[in-house]
Amino acid sequence: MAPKAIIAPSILSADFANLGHDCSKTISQGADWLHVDIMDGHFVPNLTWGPPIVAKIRGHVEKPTEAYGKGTFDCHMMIAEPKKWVKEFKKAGCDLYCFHYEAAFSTAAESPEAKSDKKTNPKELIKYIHDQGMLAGIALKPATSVDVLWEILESEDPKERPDMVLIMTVEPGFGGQKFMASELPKVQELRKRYPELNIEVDGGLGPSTIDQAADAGANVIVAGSAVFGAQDPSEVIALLREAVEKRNGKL
Ligand SMILES: O=C(CO)[C@H](O)[C@H](O)COP(=O)(O)O
Ligand SMILES: [Fe+2]
Repeated sequence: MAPKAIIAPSILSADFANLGHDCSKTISQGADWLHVDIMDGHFVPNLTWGPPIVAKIRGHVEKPTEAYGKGTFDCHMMIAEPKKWVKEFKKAGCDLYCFHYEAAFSTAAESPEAKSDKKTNPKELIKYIHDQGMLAGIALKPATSVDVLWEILESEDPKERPDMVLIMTVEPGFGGQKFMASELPKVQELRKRYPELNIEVDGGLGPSTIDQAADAGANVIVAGSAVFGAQDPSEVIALLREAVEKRNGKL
């Protein structure tokens, strides 16, 4: 069965002075998850927020009662040392920790636990995230081939397999960029091989680009400027959901 539509507004486009309010409002307007973009100024040339702010937002949005449920904090970790921050973000209320494949081989020398474990790799990191009680996602930048994922998705140990794959449809770092349709063949290939996988797309999604992404097989839709910049955000959220459901009906 095709996985259900999940709409995850990126709070990068929310009003930062009223984050708690904007986050609870978007959930009441029909959003399923909150997409929380974490940027460290190293992996990407921009900075956002860390665990204390995520914990504050958590206070405004009820924790999901089941895995993948309403109110899931989908943390998109655009950071150079993803292993180092797993426990802190779990404590802050993150439900899904989605790291970048390109950062997963980094040496986490500053992490006390990493001293005996100088390098991490994607499969170990996924297992580590699962062991901390979170769902695990793996994200690919536009320049990274989807072929790097097959070995990870086929891991013999289910704890090493991701719960979601994120295909970036812009260069990570900033909201409001132009959608890159060139990334959709990755989504098509993933959907062909894995009919039940949660496949997320992020960057430039909105009413004019959603059909292409949904037709390619994406079911988790991130939209920042299109939702928070809309006159009627609930209408945009409903439109994004409908496009994915329509495609699911075709299967
Ligand atoms: O990860 C991101 C940028 O790196 C954001 O999630 C993304 O850009 C969403 O913003 P928009 O929908 O405005 O493109
Ligand atoms: Fe993102």
